[in-house]
Amino acid sequence: MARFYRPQKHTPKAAVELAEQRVVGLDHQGRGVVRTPKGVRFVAGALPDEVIRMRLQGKYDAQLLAVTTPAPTRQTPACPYYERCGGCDMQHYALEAQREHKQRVVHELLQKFAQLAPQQWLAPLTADAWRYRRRLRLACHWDSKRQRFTLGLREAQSKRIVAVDDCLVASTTLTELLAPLRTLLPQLDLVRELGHVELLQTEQRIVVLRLGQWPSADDVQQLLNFAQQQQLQVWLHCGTQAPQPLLAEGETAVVPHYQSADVSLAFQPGDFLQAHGALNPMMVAQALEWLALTPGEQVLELYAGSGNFTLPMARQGAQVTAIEGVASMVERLQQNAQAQNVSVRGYHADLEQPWQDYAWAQTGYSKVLLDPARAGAAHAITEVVKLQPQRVVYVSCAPDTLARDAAVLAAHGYVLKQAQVIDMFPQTHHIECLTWFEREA
Ligand SMILES: C[S@@+](CC[C@H](N)C(=O)[O-])C[C@H]1O[C@@H](n2cnc3c(N)ncnc32)[C@H](O)[C@@H]1O
Repeated sequence: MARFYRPQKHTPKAAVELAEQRVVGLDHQGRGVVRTPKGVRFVAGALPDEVIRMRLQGKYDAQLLAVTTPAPTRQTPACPYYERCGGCDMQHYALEAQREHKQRVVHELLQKFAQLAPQQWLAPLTADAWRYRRRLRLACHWDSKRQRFTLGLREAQSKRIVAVDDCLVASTTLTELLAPLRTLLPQLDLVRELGHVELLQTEQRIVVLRLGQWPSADDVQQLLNFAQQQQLQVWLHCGTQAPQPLLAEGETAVVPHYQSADVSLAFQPGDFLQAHGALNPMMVAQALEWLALTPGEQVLELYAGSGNFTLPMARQGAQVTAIEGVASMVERLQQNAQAQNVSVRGYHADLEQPWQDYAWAQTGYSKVLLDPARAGAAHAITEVVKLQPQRVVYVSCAPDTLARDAAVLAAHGYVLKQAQVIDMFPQTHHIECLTWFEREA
């Protein structure tokens, strides 16, 4: 008789709940750390020195069930969507404690992975802790059966959408668009294929719609009416084409601009934009102070975007060679240089590939500024040390990759002079940090 393989029925193990546990720390993702007989567990929502009840989840995590003894630093989250929305995961932690925690995380990671401590910590650079975001990406869903439209933010670790009426970390000029958009969009044919909506508040207010194809003439007219009523620009990002502004007949496009240190720079929706509008110029000014540029000095800038640091450096008279991985942003950077009447050499290159064929990769730069994405500069940093610049200013949005890359600098004779946490993402666990390395060997 033929025998068939039948998988055994899998009965899920009962989730293990642990009796009261003390939280001994907070990790770099803002999760409480608990040492259990089964090993270390990370518990989202728990704070240091708290006593909690928790349920084990997978190999390394645990779910917070109750806080039996709260920490003095615990506070009631201000946002009504806090429990569901995946955005601001540190609202339950007092603001001062968040900032101290962020500095401690950078300090510990630098110590652990690079055996480095800064000679001096500058006090965290801070500005508004609420209503600070100038960019808000909204998820949306059209339920054709129920003819229902949902616009909001993604739930934590889920594809579900939390329909929000407000977002307390976003600029009010953006959140006041939520209700009018919720009325307008379901009236348009394009709602069926709307991917997401992005709201930007720089020197202009902009709504970007992500679509598969260009909308119908009717939809275009309604969007133009909306743009006029709300005094904003509508941009369409269709398929693989670059985003384009929607213009009425005879209307000329107003190029969007954002403020860097002492200069207003052109950009395009889709370009990288630092999240905190007020802190960005302050961060650029601090980097300039550390760089202490002299006219004619050769500076290499890596991960340059549309010129946020490049233009302020060039305006101080430095000869800046700026490298960026997105070609259209290099174009924008060069246009910004032209508009400011300064000369900048801008190149499009993938900095994580070997540099041997790049003409700009030569010695002669006295200073390097780099501002990579969260992945850090694993390869680029090994190339930077070959160029032997005297000073390296590293702007980081991920302290773990900063610490990894700092170890390479330390191994090549660089000391860490100063460091400063930039409170770019208050109420969240994300950490931005500025560091100044000097070659002493
Ligand atoms: C954190 S953003 C900083 C941009 C700019 N410095 C600013 O302040 O607006 C990082 C930039 O690195 C670029 N980038 C990411 N990976 C890259 C790579 N492998 N090679 C070159 N550029 C890269 C991104 O396109 C982005 O513009």
